[in-house]
Amino acid sequence: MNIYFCGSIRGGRQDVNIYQRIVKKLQQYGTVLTEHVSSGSLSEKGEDGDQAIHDRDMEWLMMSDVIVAEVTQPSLGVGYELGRAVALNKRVFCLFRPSSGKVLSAMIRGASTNSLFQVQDYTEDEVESILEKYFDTIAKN
Ligand SMILES: O=c1[nH]c(=O)n([C@H]2C[C@H](O)[C@@H](COP(=O)(O)O)O2)cc1CO
Repeated sequence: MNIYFCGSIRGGRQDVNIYQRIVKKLQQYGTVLTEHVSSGSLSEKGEDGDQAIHDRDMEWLMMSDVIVAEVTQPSLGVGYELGRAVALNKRVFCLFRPSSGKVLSAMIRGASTNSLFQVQDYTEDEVESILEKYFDTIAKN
C-alpha cells in the first residue's frame, strides 16, 4: 500500500516529533512516499526547488492509496494536498489534537461527510492506537 503523509513544513515544524511517530507507525502498513515530512533535519525552510517539490508530491499523491494528514499545525501546503486528494477521490484520514487549543478549519472538519474523508480528534499518547484502528477498518472495507 502506498501512503502519503502530510504535515506542516513551512507552516511550522513544532509537531515534528509526532510526525515521526505517525510515519513510523504507517510504515507497518505500507510505503510512506513522503517520509521526508517527518525528518528532524528538515527545517521550516523546506526543500529546494518549489516546482519540483510540487510536481513530485502531486505524482506521489496520485500514486497513493491513502492520505494521512496531521492537521493540528496549520499549513497551506497540507490544505492544498487535502483539496487535491478530495478531487482525486482518495481515502483521507486527518488527525487533529484539540489539546493544542487551536480550532480546526471548517474546510477540513466540514469536509468529513463520508467515510472516504475522516477527521479524528486524538491525544498524543493514543496516536499509534488510533492509526491501528483506522487501518484495521480500511482493511475490512
Ligand atoms: O519542502 C517541502 N516539501 C514538501 O514535500 N512539501 C509538502 C509536503 C507537506 O505535507 C506539505 C507542507 O506544506 P507547507 O510547507 O506549506 O507547510 O507540502 C512542502 C515543502 C515546503 O513548502
